[in-house]
Amino acid sequence: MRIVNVSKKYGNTVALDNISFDVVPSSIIGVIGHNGSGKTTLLEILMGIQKQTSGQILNVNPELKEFKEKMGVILQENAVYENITVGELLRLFASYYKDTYDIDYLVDVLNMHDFKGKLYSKLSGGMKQKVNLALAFINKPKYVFLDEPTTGLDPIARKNLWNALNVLCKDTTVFLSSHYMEEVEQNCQYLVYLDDGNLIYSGSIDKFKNLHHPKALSEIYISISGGEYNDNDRTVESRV
Ligand SMILES: Nc1ncnc2c1ncn2[C@@H]1O[C@H](COP(=O)(O)OP(=O)(O)OP(=O)(O)O)[C@@H](O)[C@H]1O
Repeated sequence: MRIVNVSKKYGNTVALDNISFDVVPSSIIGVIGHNGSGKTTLLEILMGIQKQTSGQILNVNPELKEFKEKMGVILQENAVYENITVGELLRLFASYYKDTYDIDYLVDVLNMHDFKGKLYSKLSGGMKQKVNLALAFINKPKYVFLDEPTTGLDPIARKNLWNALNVLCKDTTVFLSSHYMEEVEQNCQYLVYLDDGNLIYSGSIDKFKNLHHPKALSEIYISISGGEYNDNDRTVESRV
């Protein structure tokens, strides 16, 4: 997938300003940036549920229908599934696709045995996010888009979700937005860093850290997004 000169305007608001980067397949890409920096907009454009104002997403748009068959999603706001159990929900989603993971496998990987028979609407936030992750991966997707999947979860639930994600994502390119820099640093290989709709950096996380004198990603983030940032430091790699 190649993102070329993508911009998005909502009226006078420039949510994305001429963003370009290439994507390394089968990698986990952390999309970071302060509130309102354009992360959700970027994910939604890549998913095809929003249209960019200008620019192109190459290797995807020509076969958008096929692409959607090979895509998994967790949106920031949970969909509400009333009166349906986890097992029923998984079977329902599986029925939409030709090629799917075995439901028992997903229940095992995500350790959902205890609440497989419970109503989705009665689950805790952490349980719901596990189910959401299972739904995102059910069709063995080539691309998965996760908008802040660990927000609001306790540290153990977050760790469990990451463990499961690392098992499931072997042949999948994952775009994941997060405000938790430690998680991004530990689990993602690549970074897309947005600031007011501008791309500050795209490329490997290791390179990004080396450019900033191997500090922790959270320290670099605070110095950049907190305002102690030298504009000459902007670095855009050609590949994510
Ligand atoms: N539907 C919309 N209509 C008008 N403006 C929008 C819309 N969606 C987003 N925006 C604006 O576009 C900009 C980018 O928003 P976006 O939701 O992509 O940021 P974000 O980085 O995902 O934020 P957060 O971390 O708070 O989720 C913001 O200025 C926001 O107010």
